[in-house]
Amino acid sequence: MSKKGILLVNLGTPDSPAVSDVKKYLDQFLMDERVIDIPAFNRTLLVKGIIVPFRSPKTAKLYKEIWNENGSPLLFYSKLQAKMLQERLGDDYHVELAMRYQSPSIASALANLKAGLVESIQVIPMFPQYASASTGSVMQLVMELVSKWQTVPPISFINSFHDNELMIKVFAENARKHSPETYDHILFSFHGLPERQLLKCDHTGNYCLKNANCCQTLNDTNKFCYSAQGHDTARLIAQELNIAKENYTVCFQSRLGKEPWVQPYTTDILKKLASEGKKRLLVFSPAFVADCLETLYEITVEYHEEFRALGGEHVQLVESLNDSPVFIEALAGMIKN
Ligand SMILES: C=CC1=C(C)c2cc3[nH]c(cc4nc(cc5[nH]c(cc1n2)c(C)c5CCC(=O)O)C(CCC(=O)O)=C4C)c(C)c3C=C
Ligand SMILES: [Fe+2]
Ligand SMILES: [Fe+2]
Repeated sequence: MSKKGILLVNLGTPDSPAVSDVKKYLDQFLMDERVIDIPAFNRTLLVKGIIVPFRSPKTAKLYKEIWNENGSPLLFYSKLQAKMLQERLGDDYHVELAMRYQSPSIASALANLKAGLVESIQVIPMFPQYASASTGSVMQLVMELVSKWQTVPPISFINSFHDNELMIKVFAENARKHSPETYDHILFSFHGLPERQLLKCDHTGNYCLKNANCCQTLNDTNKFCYSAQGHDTARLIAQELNIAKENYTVCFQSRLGKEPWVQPYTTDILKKLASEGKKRLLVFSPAFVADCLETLYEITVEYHEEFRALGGEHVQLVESLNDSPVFIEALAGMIKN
């Protein structure tokens, strides 16, 4: 009997923390027209001429800090999630894992599904909130590759799962291990995005960033807005944990370049909270389904040190979804639906 194909795709990571591999990774990642969304000539000059040569040695050092006996945490947990999902779904399904950048590639995972004679393919970009730079990029590449096949199978995509009930429960459960009530403030720190990309997602052209609170609540106009979906994820986790609105802040980290990115920036919020005398912060990172450089280094090390230098005491990361069986159940639910 033919199987249903499932393709999980996460962002990707270098093959090793060596500068040469980090260069290859950053080059492929940042040359993506949906990531650095400027004219091709300018992108090539910026990425190949400036970012890759100057950033790679620094980024390689950071990757060395989080690399362990299992390699890159992002790849390790992604492989585990695919394996757990295969076991959960059983023999009627063929689950493949791919990374948008580097390995395993989307092309090789699709080739495996094709060789497995699957009757259909369902793609799950492993990003809870939709962004053109993440989900959109995965969708585009999968469509490009499959469109060249002689027989194009039935194919479907999960666009986002920012409000998935089980996912919200796992984040909340992971936070409970740290007794959230013992912290002075809670942060929901999402990976950042250039404001320009939010504006491009607003098809009406007159809603997003045209008023101060455009992303605070989700509605028909902004339902695909990364920021609005992020605020919704944060609201749902806070609701699950009974955290009052005044006790948490949604913010955005990892800005790259000089253009404005979605605000407020996490670093500005750290300054504000420190100046208010807050000492202990609990930080969620719900743009990711697995711990990665951004959570294990930027939040756990960089923000912790930055906050302490400002007079704070501790920044505690809430563990990501990683190997949670409940998250695997959430994925299974998306597939069955
Ligand atoms: C939520 C998913 C992600 C979006 C959206 C996203 C957008 C985005 N990222 C950059 C630049 C960098 N991101 C880097 C690391 C990184 N980014 C994501 C996810 C999203 N990025 C993840 C999971 C990771 C970590 C991967 C890992 O191996 O652990 C990096 C590399 C690190 C560094 O040099 O700082 C860069 C660069 C841009 C420009 C962008 C949107 C336009
Ligand atoms: Fe990123
Ligand atoms: Fe918005």
